[in-house]
Amino acid sequence: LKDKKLSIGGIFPMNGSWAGGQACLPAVLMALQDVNNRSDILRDYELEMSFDDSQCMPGLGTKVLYNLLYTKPVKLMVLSGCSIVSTFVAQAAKMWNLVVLAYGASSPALSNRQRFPTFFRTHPSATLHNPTRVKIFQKFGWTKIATIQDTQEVFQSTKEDLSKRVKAAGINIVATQTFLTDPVNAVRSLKRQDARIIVGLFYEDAARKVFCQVYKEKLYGKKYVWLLIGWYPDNWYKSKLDSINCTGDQLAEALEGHFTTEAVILHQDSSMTDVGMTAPEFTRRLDEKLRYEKNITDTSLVTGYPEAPLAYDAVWAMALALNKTAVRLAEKNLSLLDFDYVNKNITDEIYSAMNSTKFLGVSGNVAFSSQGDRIAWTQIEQMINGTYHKLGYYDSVADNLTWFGKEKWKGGKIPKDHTVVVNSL
Ligand SMILES: CC1(C)CO[C@@H](CC(=O)O)CN1
Repeated sequence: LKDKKLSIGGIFPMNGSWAGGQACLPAVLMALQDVNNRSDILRDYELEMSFDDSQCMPGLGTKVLYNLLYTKPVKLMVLSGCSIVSTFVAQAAKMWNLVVLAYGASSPALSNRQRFPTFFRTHPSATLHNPTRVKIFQKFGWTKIATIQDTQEVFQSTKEDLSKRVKAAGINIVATQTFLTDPVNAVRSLKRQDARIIVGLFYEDAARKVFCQVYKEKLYGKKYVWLLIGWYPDNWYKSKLDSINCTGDQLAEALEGHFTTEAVILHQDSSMTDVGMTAPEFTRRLDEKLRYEKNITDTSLVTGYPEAPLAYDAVWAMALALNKTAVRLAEKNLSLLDFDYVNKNITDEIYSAMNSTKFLGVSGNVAFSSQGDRIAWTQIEQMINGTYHKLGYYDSVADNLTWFGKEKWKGGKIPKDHTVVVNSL
């Protein structure tokens, strides 16, 4: 029976710029219950978690980490959320020889073993979209690309990664625009530079401003293809229009035909996974839990709902790694309970167990790159007549593009990536 306790720390953003703890904390608690109900995992141990709210603020998150570390019992690992909190927590954690596992951090800056030697994340990096973007450019023969982004670090480093990848593929970024808060001039410049195939890197609130200007500049239609981020909420372009002087219909007209890329973070078929339930069963259980706890009906409105599978699988990744480590330590007459933030041998065992993680979770196959990044598929969609349609999936590790051939072109043919100059004889 599970008479010994193993403790982990949890840092959840319950408010702030990404309040993903709203859905991710319930998912983590569900996973802890499920793991503790299994007799074949951590047979002698009960996994328990001490946790607190970071409000997606790095200072508060660091204080929460400090309190977790200086309150008994010793924590073996820490779960973290937002990128800005995870960059602080993961840099501090190594001083206590702690592995950090983020369920909600997308910043490319976190892919850095020098700065974050003990960091892993079940949430993919924002750069996961880039090999997919290159694949789309190659599929449609586009070699001249434009980009427009807001100046936040996550988009800046995503753009830098994209530049490297397109160059390696013989594709040129012929125009690139950045804006701080007002995209009017950036959009005007793209028009002047005759940009045709345009990658947009910004959050949804900036996206509404950009596409109001795109509508006014007529930078849309059969000559243009926009590639946007796919994880904005449904109908993002019909809500919060108060500070935008365009209607939802005008934005929809400008957005017609645009492509989106996003990571696949919920297993796409209803096959049984390695965590003992199918993805639809997970969704049903999470919906039930959220409806009951929050007294709501539409669970998709809960912040962090899309990322909940990543949080659920993060607990399983920890449990499976600790399970493996317990066996390895026993061979050295050591135990997980010997961990004291100082014993680096135990951390090294936990690290190598985490590094070799490989299981099918509710978020799909869970495995990490050498930098601790989640390896995942991406999905490509297109807005056709105002609704998103799946165009295909891309597995960048196998370089395998599954394409359904559903794309629609306003002009009936693939748009060109630049003005075709017809020499008049
Ligand atoms: C897809 C998104 C919304 C990207 O930001 C993540 C939060 C963060 O990186 O701080 C959560 N998931």
